[in-house]
Amino acid sequence: MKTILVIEDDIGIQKQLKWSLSEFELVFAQDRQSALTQLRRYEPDVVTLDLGLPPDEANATEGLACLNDILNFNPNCKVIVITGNTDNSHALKAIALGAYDYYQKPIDADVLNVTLNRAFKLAQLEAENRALRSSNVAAQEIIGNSDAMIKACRTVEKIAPTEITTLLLGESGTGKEVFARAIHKQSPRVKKPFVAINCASIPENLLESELFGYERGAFTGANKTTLGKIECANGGTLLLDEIGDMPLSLQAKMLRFLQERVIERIGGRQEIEVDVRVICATHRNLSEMVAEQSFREDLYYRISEITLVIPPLRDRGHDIIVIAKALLHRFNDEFNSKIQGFSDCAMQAMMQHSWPGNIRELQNKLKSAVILADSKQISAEDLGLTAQSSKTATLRMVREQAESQAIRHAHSLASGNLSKTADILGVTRPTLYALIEKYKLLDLRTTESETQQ
Ligand SMILES: Nc1ncnc2c1ncn2[C@@H]1O[C@H](COP(=O)(O)OP(=O)(O)OP(=O)(O)O)[C@@H](O)[C@H]1O
Repeated sequence: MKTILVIEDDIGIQKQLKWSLSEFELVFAQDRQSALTQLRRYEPDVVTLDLGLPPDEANATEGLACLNDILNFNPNCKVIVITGNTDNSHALKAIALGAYDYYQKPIDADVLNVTLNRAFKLAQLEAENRALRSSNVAAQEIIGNSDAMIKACRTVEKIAPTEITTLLLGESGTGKEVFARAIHKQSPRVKKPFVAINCASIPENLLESELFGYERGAFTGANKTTLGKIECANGGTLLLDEIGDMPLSLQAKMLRFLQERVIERIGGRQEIEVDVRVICATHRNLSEMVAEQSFREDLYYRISEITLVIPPLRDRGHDIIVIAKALLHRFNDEFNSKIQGFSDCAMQAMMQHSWPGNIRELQNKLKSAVILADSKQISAEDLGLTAQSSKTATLRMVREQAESQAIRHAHSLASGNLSKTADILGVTRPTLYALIEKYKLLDLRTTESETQQ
């Protein structure tokens, strides 16, 4: 059933609406404060808002402020303002602020039902459109339409046309390189080279020449002048992958390049101008490394003009299945197999697994499953995963796991503050405490007491 938040202080009208809008689930709020709490709790796509809210029932100031809060929280929310039949100007003001429509009392159930259904239809179309746009982003390489991925893809769209130096943070295998390529592909540099270098995989003594190149005769074995990766990326984009593993000695040279956009090849005497957009990536905690003095602070600020955090696979919910299906399709082509899908058990097992190796781990597991599977469906065993045998228990576990993840996510958004965490989750603080106890997330409580010390 579709949920509508009804913000209305008149109990009589609340009752009338309940009776008139029986095809919807209605949740009520009688003032701005409770409206925001309900908004967080139910995340409705459609809201009806009486503009005459207390303490300013005779006017619309509180109602309009409430409208503002709703749209700040969810700009896609369809708000239908309900006004007395004489306040046309307030209704128009509300529309100018971003309300979807307005409706004048007295209530006519048929008209209001049509308006509400139309609002839901539009909300649904817009949501589909957003999902479609985000899946088109990055030339279809970034699969997934979880909120976290849609947000990350939107950020890519915004930063790609700029020259801003971007830092991509995420666990190993989350797709940092895929995101870097997506930025390049959507940038004006798309026709120029995209060059990636992994600072962790090249021995310290070779990394400098790999990056900056060398002149003939610069050292024994330097038989000809060779361009480094930075020069090779001229006009295009350079990805410095695992920048956290760059030795301190090289960090100073890298900083100079980033500041002045000139390089000197090893053994060279001439400064060479290079026009390169730089993207850095790492799975390390750079701010911690700065505190420990194993990463230069000035370089850290230079490379992180904007930071994009790529969520781990376990926080992407149903994306796990979406990506698994897309990969299955790809591996079927590659290995000429005809596997049709996954058993229920396999899907549950995938949703339960914590994927420490993220998408790379999913790829590896799927590839061997496609090769090893005996039937038309991939089982949990083919994936090397185990799922709970009882479906009821598993469903509960999936829900519990999702709740734990959401709590951890909100906790990190709230920088460890439990009251804010409860607000973000739309629950009371005692409920949050109960959930923390239930799911044994006791470290969250410890972190708060440490933060407060
Ligand atoms: N959203 C996605 N959909 C499908 N495949 C993806 C997605 N993100 C990443 N991949 C694939 O997962 C693999 C790992 O991605 P990538 O190398 O970009 O990760 P990474 O974070 O740079 O890893 P590392 O830190 O180990 O270098 C690649 O094969 C990539 O194509």
